Amino acid sequence: MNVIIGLEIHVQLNTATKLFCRCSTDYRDDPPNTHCCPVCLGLPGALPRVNRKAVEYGLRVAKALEMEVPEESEFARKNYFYPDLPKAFQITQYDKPLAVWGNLEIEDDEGHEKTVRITRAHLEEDPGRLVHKGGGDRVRYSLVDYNRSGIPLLEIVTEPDLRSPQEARRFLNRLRSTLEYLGVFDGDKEGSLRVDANISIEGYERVEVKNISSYKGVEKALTFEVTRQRNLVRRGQPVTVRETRHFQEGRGVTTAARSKEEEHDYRYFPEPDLRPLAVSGWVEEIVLPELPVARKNRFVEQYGISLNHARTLTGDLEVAEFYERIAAVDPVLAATWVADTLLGELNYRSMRIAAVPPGHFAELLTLLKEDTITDKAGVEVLREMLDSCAAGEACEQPAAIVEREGLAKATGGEFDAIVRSVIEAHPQAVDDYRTGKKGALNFLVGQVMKETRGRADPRELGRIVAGCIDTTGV
Ligand SMILES: Nc1ncnc2c1ncn2[C@@H]1O[C@H](COP(=O)(O)OP(=O)(O)OP(=O)(O)O)[C@@H](O)[C@H]1O
Ligand SMILES: [Mg+2]
Ligand SMILES: [Mg+2]
Repeated sequence: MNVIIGLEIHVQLNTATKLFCRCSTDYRDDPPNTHCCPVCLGLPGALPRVNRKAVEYGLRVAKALEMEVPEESEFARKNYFYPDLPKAFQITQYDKPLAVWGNLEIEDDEGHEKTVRITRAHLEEDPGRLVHKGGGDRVRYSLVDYNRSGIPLLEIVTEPDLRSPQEARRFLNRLRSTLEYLGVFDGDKEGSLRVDANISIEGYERVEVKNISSYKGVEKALTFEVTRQRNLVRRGQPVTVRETRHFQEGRGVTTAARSKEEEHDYRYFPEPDLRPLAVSGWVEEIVLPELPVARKNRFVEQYGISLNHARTLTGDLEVAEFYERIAAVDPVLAATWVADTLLGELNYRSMRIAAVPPGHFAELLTLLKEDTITDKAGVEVLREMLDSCAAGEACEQPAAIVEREGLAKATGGEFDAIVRSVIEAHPQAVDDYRTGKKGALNFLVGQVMKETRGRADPRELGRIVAGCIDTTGV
């Protein structure tokens, strides 16, 4: 039973001012309804003016996604009655969107490159935000905040080219990094990307899961739907009528939306207060930065690192730039330590890579490269360092941590005594080793590692322990 998925993605463009007025878009830390004017409140008689920057950002995305920009596009009114939009219509684009037909490359479930077709991209204003008050399921009253109303959104619609929830997640990751490389989007801001996910089992009707506001949420909602819809097919009750559902983030399930509230008649018509946009000529002037796919390929070529590492390192603009600043120490070692260790440690601490001074990290790499410390001690140094960065103090230098904690790699005779005491303390393990149980040696090495706090190289230690058992005949 093949799964078919198509996404509608609403991204907030990070312009300084709103789409049709000059209110500031920097509203997140401010009290409700403090970034509003007659235009974004939709007061009668107020006239919208198009934000040039928002159009330019839209065109940048269009160009990056290899889209066609028609000679003329047009704003339209989408009429509906709901308090998130006081003027009872949303200015959006309908049959004449800003851009059509593009592509974005991702990796499919087998790790092969695959192109996802983009249907269209259009500009529209974000509605206000409703906050429902009351206990549990009972909403007693709702508050509305118009600070968000009028923030420029770019809605990007894909063709139904995605084949699994994981592919959908990879698509969103690639889209997010592309938008961030373009400088038109800040994915760290809460609610800056919202997705409607369409999903069907081949041969049956689709379900649209509305307004999912996190990346993880999209994958979760789709995974839930795959199982639900497959079970329906098995029970002989497949989806035969198009349906809208909501994702319950907390419970990880989708629930049927009352169809009545979705049966809109939007009565679209061209927005009479705005002239059509004729901006296709502008596209040529736009100079794009290097985008994630190009950067990934360059990393493989220039630094000789694996495709997997290159993918991880270029998935986030800040990570890619960090890597390039420290790669000189040793490109492959740097790739391994950033992709396989640093990112996980940052994630665990909810830290951003921007909090790590590249010079400090380069120093750690040098200690590893010159064999001053073992990999294990390297991890310990990294953790100490990150904890000091996170505490808001000046980050501690790796060399200083090594010195303070005595983590420099031990050499030869330094732990003969430890090895001997461990052997004496575990006669059973020594016997087991003698009778050919390989695991016993690992156990003994582990004990020594513990005592030396990872300062010894495990393979070297294996030889030393084995040698010691053989010669001492304990
Ligand atoms: N058989 C299918 N299975 C899954 N997704 C599909 C299928 N056919 C189309 N889609 C996807 O559904 C989405 C259709 O979005 P579009 O905005 O064009 O229409 P809509 O959902 O009817 O309108 P609205 O904007 O009101 O949501 C696209 O992302 C498309 O890829
Ligand atoms: Mg749509
Ligand atoms: Mg839709």
